[in-house]
Amino acid sequence: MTEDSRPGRPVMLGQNQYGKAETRVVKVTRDGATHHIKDLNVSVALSGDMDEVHYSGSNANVLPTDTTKNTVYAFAKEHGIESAEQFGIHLARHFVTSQEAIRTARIRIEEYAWDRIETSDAGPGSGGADRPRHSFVRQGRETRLAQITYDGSSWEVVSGLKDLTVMNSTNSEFWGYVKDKYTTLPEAHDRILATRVAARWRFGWSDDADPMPSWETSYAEVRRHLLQAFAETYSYSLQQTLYRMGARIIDNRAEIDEVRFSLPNQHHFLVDLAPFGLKNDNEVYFAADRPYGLIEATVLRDGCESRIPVDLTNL
Ligand SMILES: O=c1[nH]c(=O)c2[nH]c(=O)[nH]c2[nH]1
Repeated sequence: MTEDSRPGRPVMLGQNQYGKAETRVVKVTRDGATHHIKDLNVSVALSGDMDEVHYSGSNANVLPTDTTKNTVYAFAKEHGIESAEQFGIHLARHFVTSQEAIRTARIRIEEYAWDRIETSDAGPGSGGADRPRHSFVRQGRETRLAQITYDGSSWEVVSGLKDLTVMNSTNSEFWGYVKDKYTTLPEAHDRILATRVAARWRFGWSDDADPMPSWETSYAEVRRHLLQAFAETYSYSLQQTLYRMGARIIDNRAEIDEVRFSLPNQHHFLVDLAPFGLKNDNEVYFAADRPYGLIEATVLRDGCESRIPVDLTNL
């Protein structure tokens, strides 16, 4: 028998709080061709006069957790996200001052920081002056990988990386796809494209008699080409972007014969702010973590064999 179920013993509600945890909000601020992004994970915990909902089930004092999530999105539009602290202060003040039953609001925020990917040019005719600045790589370095196999006479070197997270806040579309009776996806003419890159690339070098590639330079250059191809591709699908990243590596790095990518499509959905009388001009997004599209392909130098395993987790 547990303590609380002993006959005659009074039962009391102790500390309690509620709210929506981990609302993933991405705010894009457009200053001409220069975009700024704020990427937050916001958790709201409210407490106050909440005895009744626990004791009797009366929801009379309960602001739904769904509403707290909507408030996060609406405030991202209305007040912007200057800093996590400022945003949290706005939210906490709002819940405590607008809801009589709520005495305390605790807002926890994780912020994911992004660096800009500087592109080499802005495309034909731009002269580089109004260079697009809408491409970002998430801070915190990726993990670099290497696999070396030697059978006594020949070498196989496969290098790679994982957890290199990148985002384009524009220059991505997805439309013209097959539609069957289960298709509900609206066509997109200006969407966020984001992925966490996992890649492996295989070197042509296999013989001690041949000069070895410079591994450090090669890694840095592959990474640079991959990021620049991501940033500079006007994309109609993640598949197309993947191919461009691979092709750019093969074209520019003679030491590499094969590249394979596994790219989760990290979907960002525009939040419908119309119910709150707000217009969402491609500014406020819900960053979904799952499910995700998973786009995988190998890009090969013409005439070379495909040897990197299909499933990169096996390498
Ligand atoms: O770039 C994309 N490729 C797809 O194959 C696909 N499918 C989907 O639903 N969204 C996307 N986006």
